[in-house]
Amino acid sequence: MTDQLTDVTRVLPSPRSLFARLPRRSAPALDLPPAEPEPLASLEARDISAWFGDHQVLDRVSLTMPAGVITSLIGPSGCGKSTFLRILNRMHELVPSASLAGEVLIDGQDIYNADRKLVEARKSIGMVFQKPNPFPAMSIYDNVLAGLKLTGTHADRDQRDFLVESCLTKAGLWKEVKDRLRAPGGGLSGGQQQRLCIARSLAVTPRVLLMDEPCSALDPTSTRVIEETMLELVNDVTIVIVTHNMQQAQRVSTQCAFFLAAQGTPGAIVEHGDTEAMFSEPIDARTFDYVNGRFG
Ligand SMILES: Nc1ncnc2c1ncn2[C@@H]1O[C@H](COP(=O)(O)OP(=O)(O)OP(=O)(O)O)[C@@H](O)[C@H]1O
Repeated sequence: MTDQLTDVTRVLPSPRSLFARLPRRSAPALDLPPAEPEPLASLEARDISAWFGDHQVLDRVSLTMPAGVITSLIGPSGCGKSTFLRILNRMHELVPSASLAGEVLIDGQDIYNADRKLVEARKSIGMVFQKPNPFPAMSIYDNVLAGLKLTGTHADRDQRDFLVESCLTKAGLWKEVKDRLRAPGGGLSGGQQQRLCIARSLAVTPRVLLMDEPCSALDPTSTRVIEETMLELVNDVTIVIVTHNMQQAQRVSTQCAFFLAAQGTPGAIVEHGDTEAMFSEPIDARTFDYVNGRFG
């Protein structure tokens, strides 16, 4: 529930930037000057350490997540991958006992800078969670627009229709639901619900999309559809995905980072780089053992 609320209460960009980045068909006429699409964003984590109370779970993690690329985060359970992901859009600070050190830069600007508002980080860095979390009783149409409604962003009927179709198309769901947009989101299959959540995230035009094991609750067919969706989306939005599925990391990501928390020590990155190289010729023996299923 916390995740759901966090996801949809982000403040939206102006209608101009909303529609400028949805090119699949002509946007309804707006009384605004034409806008250039925003360039793809790169994300950089510098020396990130994290704690829950006095339990340190990450130690000086640095990683660049290049613009327009899918970066996968892999590693055994409990090594801090989800914590790292949540730090990337300031969700870690929602846990009362949580603290952190380090910097997260989007296009060189630190999202933790005291001058920057929390809502700005949430606006530009969206999140899709492990368990699909649409509003079950709300219609498919209204689920996509949930962020607009909650933040009071005005869009007229044509603009809303356009946004719903564009985001559902980008999320690979439009053809399956276009004739039942008023049906409840909870009536969709698990895979469709996850794609609805992706559409909901896209409706607020994030520049980076974080995905925390987005397919772990899905069957292989739905998983493949989500993967295809990700490979399409990466043309518009930089993606970072946490996955336990080594085949998935290889199928979708260009770059990969291997996290590990050795016995009693906080999580750190053992190795990162080109995904293909990490799986075929890892530098570190622990990476070799992990990607070959010898532990984890
Ligand atoms: N809300 C929390 N309060 C206290 N400790 C937490 C909290 N969330 C995570 N932790 C601890 O932080 C460490 C890292 O957890 P995290 O969920 O980031 O790991 P992970 O690599 O994503 O694991 P998994 O792959 O199982 O999801 C673990 O020791 C975990 O118990």
